[in-house]
Formats: sequence, structure tokens, C-alpha cells
Amino acid sequence: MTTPDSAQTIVVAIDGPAGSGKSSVSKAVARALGYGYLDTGAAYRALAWLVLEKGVDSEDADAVIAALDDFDYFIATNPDEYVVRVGETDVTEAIREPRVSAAVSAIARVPAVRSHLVELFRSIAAGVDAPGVVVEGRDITTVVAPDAPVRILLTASEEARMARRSAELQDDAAATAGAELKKRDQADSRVVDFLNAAEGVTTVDSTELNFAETVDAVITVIADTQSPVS
Ligand SMILES: Nc1ncnc2c1ncn2[C@@H]1O[C@H](COP(=O)(O)OP(=O)(O)OP(=O)(O)O)[C@@H](O)[C@H]1O
Ligand SMILES: Nc1ccn([C@@H]2O[C@H](COP(=O)(O)O)[C@@H](O)[C@H]2O)c(=O)n1
Repeated sequence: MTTPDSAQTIVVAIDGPAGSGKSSVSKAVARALGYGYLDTGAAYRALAWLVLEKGVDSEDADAVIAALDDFDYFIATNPDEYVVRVGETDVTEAIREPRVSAAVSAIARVPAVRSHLVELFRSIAAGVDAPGVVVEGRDITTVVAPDAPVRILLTASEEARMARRSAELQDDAAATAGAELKKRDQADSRVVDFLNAAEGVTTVDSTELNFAETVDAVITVIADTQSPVS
């Protein structure tokens, strides 16, 4: 990714499967370092939300591509003020609904959607006014910002990810969360590889780490990149 201020704005690219902690860890890292934070999954979710609002079949690639014309997207990059809007509508909560999670993989496998959003992400990241920006998703280390100085695959065992996601929810929702997470990873991994680290990408496996330890591990990777041990 090239940024107008690339000499000053460090891009930290983070990929990983669902529930690996990408959003929560990236947000905490951005806060700790005074960096911006860009959640790329939110854009795929927001487009899925728009497609559902329009009553369009999310499996109909042409109709999904047509919806891009009305996709007036905004996401805040301040980690302390997370908000997502489509046009005037605040969709921050709505894009987390199970119906959106269930539709998003179909949207994300449309190549024209991916290329449109990749350009959008590069432009949003380039506009961040901070010493760095943490950009997280599935193809950040490989497609969106393959030249980023810091590239991390954040992972955890499927059991750990399912347990963490279930712990956020109540009864019925907790029971289905694991299955949803697995299904989405299976669909998404047919489109981009976020289960294996590409060359030059550092893996942070949080299976045996608590949240604070995981944040520290990511900050250490960033610090090591800035002052590598000779
Ligand atoms: N190392 C950790 N130890 C314990 N809990 C963690 C750890 N890392 C993340 N979590 C928790 O796991 C849950 C899932 O994290 P998060 O939502 O950030 O994952 P994600 O990768 O962004 O998921 P998705 O791709 O589905 O949006 C959150 O409740 C988060 O607080
Ligand atoms: N770089 C990305 C980011 C996300 N996706 C798709 O969006 C879905 C939602 O992402 P979350 O991070 O909020 O879970 C995800 O399941 C992918 O379908 C993507 O393709 N590329």
C-alpha cells in the first residue's frame, strides 16, 4: 500500500480467521500506539447489509455489483470512536446481526466487489492522520498492503476461537456461534488464504495467550520491525 505520507504513516497489516481476535486486538494495539485502526470486514458486512436492505439475492453477483453504485460507505479510523455508516444510516450494530454474517461470504467472493473495496481500503488508510494505521482483515498482508513494513497473521486454534466467541453470547446464540464461525471460514478460505502465513508474514498464535499477552505480542512484532535486532 502506498500512502501519501508513507514515510511517516506505518501500515500494520493483520490477517486471520474469524474469532482470532483481529478486531479487538488491532483496536487495542492502535490505542496503545496512538495509531489509526481500519476494520476491513466492516465494509464487506456493510455492503451485505445494503444488499439485504434492497432485497437483493446475495448470491446474484450482478445484482451485488449493481449495489456498489449506491454504496456510500464511511468508517471511522479512530479506535476510540468506532462507527460505520452507509449513507446517513448508522449500521455499526446492524452489520453484526447473524443475517449479515450469513450473507457476507457470498458478497466477498465477487471479484469486482473485492477490487472495489481494496481500492477503498487503500484510500481510507492513506487518509489516516496518525503515525501508523492497523489494518485488519483476510487479505491485508497479501493483497491490500503486501508491502506493509509490519505484516502479521493472528491466529488461534479453532477450539479457542469458538470458545471466545461463545463466551460473548447467551445460550442459543452461543451454541450456534461456533458453527457459524466454522462455516464462514470455510467459505472465505476458498477466496483468500488467511490460514497460512505468506512469505515474510509473522505468525502470532494466541491459543495459549490471554488478551493482554496477545496485544503485547503484536506490539513486540511492530517494535522489532522498527528497531530490528542486528
Ligand atoms: N488472546 C485472547 N484471549 C482471550 N480472548 C481473546 C483473545 N483475543 C481475542 N479475544 C476475544 O475473542 C473474541 C473474538 O475476538 P474478535 O471479535 O476481535 O475476533 P475477530 O478476529 O475480529 O473476529 P471476526 O473476524 O469474526 O470479526 C472477543 O471477545 C475478544 O475479546
Ligand atoms: N479483508 C477482508 C475482510 C473481510 N472479508 C469478508 O468479510 C467478512 C466479515 O469480516 P469480519 O472480519 O468482520 O469477520 C468475512 O467473513 C469475509 O467474508 C474479506 O473477504 N476480506
